[in-house]
Amino acid sequence: METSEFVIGQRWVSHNDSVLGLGIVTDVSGRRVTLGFPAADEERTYAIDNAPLSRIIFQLGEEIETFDGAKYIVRAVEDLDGVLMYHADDGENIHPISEVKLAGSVNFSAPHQRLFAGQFERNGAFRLRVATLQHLDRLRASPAQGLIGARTQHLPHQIYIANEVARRHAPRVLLADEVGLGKTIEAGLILHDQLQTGRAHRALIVVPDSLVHQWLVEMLRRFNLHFSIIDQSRYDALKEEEDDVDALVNHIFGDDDSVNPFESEQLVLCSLDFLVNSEKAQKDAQAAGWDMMVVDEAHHLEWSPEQASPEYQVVESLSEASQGLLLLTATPEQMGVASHFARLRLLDPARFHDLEAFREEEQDYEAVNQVVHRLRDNPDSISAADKATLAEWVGDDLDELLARDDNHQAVIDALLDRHGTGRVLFRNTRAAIQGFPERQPLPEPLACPPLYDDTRYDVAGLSPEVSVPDEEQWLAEDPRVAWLEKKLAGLRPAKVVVICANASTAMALEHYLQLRAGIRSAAFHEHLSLIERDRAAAYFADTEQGAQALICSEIGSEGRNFQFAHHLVLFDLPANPDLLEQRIGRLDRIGQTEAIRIHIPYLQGTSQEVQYRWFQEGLNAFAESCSVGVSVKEHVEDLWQQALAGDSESLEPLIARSAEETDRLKALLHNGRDALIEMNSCRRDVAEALIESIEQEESSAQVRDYLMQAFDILGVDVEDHSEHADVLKPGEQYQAGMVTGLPDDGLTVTWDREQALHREDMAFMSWEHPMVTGVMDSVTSSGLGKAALSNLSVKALPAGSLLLEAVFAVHCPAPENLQLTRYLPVSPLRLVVDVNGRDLSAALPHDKLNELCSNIRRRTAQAIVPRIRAEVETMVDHVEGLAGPHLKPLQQQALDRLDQAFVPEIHRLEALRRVNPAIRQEEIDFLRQQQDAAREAISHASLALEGIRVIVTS
Ligand SMILES: Nc1ncnc2c1ncn2[C@@H]1O[C@H](COP(=O)(O)OP(=O)(O)OP(=O)(O)O)[C@@H](O)[C@H]1O
Repeated sequence: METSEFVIGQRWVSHNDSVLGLGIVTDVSGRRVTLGFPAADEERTYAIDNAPLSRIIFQLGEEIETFDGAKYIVRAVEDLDGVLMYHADDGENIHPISEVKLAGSVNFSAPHQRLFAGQFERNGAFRLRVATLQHLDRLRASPAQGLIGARTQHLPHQIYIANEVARRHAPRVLLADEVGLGKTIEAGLILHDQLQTGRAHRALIVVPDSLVHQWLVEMLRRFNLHFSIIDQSRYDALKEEEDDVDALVNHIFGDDDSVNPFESEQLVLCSLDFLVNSEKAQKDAQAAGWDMMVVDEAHHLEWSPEQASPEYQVVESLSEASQGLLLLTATPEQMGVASHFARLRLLDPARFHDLEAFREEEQDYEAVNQVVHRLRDNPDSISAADKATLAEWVGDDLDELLARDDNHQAVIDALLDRHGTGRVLFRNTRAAIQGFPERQPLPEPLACPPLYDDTRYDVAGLSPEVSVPDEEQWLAEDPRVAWLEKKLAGLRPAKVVVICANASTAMALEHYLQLRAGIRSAAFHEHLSLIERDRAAAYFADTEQGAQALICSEIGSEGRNFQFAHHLVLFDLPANPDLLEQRIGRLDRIGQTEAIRIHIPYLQGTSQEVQYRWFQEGLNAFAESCSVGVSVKEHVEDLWQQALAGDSESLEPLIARSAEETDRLKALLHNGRDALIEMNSCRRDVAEALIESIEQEESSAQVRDYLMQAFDILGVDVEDHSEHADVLKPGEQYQAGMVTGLPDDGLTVTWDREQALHREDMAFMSWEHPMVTGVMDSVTSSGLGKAALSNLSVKALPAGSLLLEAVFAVHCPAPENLQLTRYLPVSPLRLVVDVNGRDLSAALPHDKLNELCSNIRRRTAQAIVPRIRAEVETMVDHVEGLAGPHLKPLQQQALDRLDQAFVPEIHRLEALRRVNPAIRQEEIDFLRQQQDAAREAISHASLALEGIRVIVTS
């Protein structure tokens, strides 16, 4: 620009700092010019010869706005001694409007407007923008989306479930894998996926007290999900944070509940006990509303037709306030079939509405399974008999299902959905997954001391020490104590988990071992605070200075991860077989590397011996996971009670009947219910294809390449750390606002999953790491790279020719809950034209241009832009013309995807409604309305110009 160009009253913008808005020249003196920026309420002075300013001249037909908010269309422009007078029309008359009167806020959102306003960048920024759009599009369409970022091993059964569940809108399911197979990880994967894809924003996790911290840590280290714990003290503190004005208003209106601590966070973790004990907190949690709720150890939600437990009631009311619901339990029937049914009803009331009908249906499972197998093996020739059976089960839908392209799968899905626990229950077993270490029961019969003469039998005989008032006495006389001391000394330094039923036993034992026997140990039970429990677990986990033994109570240890230990001492045996499985599951979990030695000291001639033999010989529950234990116990309850009561005649029949019933039930379930559930819980081929696509995303070095490109522009320095790892640090040109989560002193990152699994000190960078998604968001939501000017030196084109490279993306404003990006992706469209409108997109690919284009010096570029304005506008018209026809097919594709998602679900509800009047017509209508709203929004989609690169040949 020339010195003489600046005149007081003219309007200019800063191309370094677009947020300042439209500046007005207030002073020109000597070699300096001063501008006021009314929108930002700032004044800036620049050296005239290198001021980063662009003159703003609105063109005929463009809209202008005055400082009082009136809008006009420019019809003529007159230069009055350097200051412009616009002759502009308000729809009725033409008004003379001096540029001095223009509003201070101006938003050059269209790429070419930014170019003309001098807000353009170098090639790299445009490349970054195009790359960002392309990656976003690829990632959103990838079957791996949502599953890429977790710091976990890719285990097929988990990936399958995560994908199956997370793809649903507001999923409601029971995750019931056997103990230790990774339900927490599955829930984390589902949450991560739903949050990542925008299907969910607010999530509440409700767990037993003892698991709060473990969940907090697992969510953070494995999924980068920062949950906030709300317990009683935090709840009270947040309630008190209400400011004075609120307090006064609430006082006047007699309302002390206006602050809802559960609304202060998006991701909340709290204990079920806290909610059960605080009605106020419960109400607030309910009022806050959630997209997803996770409840761990859901077998505690006891229910019977006569009475629901307080835990069940709390979860029931919260589940109504949450769209999605994940219930987790390894032992769903621990509290009986009725409780199991009641939990299923929380998940899918349309499907589970009648306990008796549910029980009756179980009779059909085997027959259903057989038909499913025949359909699978021989999809094209269904026998007339099978067809008749199917018609009975699936009703009028059968013909429609058989007419589909994927008919046999459609019939199987309908069967699985309507018979059995179908879509809502997922359960993987060790037997199906395989590769788990052996469990070796090591019984230790011990003589029963006279101390327990009165408490040898019944359930009390399982933990007779509880009835002895003098703790010192039982510690001295119970042979299990001396045995334990000796066993630990013999196993040293191996880590040993000791589990007993009661906290009082655990405390006494730990005290004894620590102080009398000099064995480093820690207690772990429900009377310890959360911090004390975590401290104890950490002390036990410490391989150098840590405890050798962790003495746990039943409740205290539930859900915890102790697979680094290989020895388990069952100081006593529980009455309930599912509790035994929960105990062994502390060690028998993913990550266990050795055979698990299960030491079982029991007192001979007492109910402990009965229980040992029953578990060992009747249920084989030590060596193998026994999911039918509770049902077998119900079947032999009387005999079991008698045997436990000391009736020696009952023991052998108890064992024989139990073994028989165990075999019978296992076979029945294997052929019926479990087979159906298994079919639903992991389809290997699907899981393997998913893992392959996740690994494909990872194995290409793209994420690192992309970030390097971004960091170069955003001022992040990258230092080499070691193979696969780098150290990221804010550099001199660091744009803090564009990068999230980079500490001032840097961050060590790894790009490799394997390394991430054993180097938890390094952040695992993937396409779904918050820093990467944050950079992508910053690029797309800011103007970065929207406009660039560059030089291309090629012989084929005469010097001074102009080309325009443009990128478009689909825009479809719609309420977020419609989740339109699932159907209508970003779909970046790249086009290249010359001033004559020739389509050169194929002849000049993006990568080629990146290679050949060079940057133009800023001052030269500033001088060029005003001179090429008309040609650029013509070329923008050309690309818009070329882009137009691409929209319709994208919309059609989106409509098809929409139908694929909605039609089967509407159909399913309609089918279920015929047998279950509890399904309300409104539910079906709601789905239809959602579908209509999405259709409407898709019809208004447009292709928006996202970025341009103007290329000047030389
Ligand atoms: N994919 C995985 N990659 C790495 N570690 C895993 C994976 N899945 C599970 N684990 C580890 O295995 C252990 C068991 O997992 P998790 O706690 O999720 O099991 P669970 O089924 O919830 O157990 P429980 O029935 O005891 O509640 C944990 O230590 C977990 O971190």
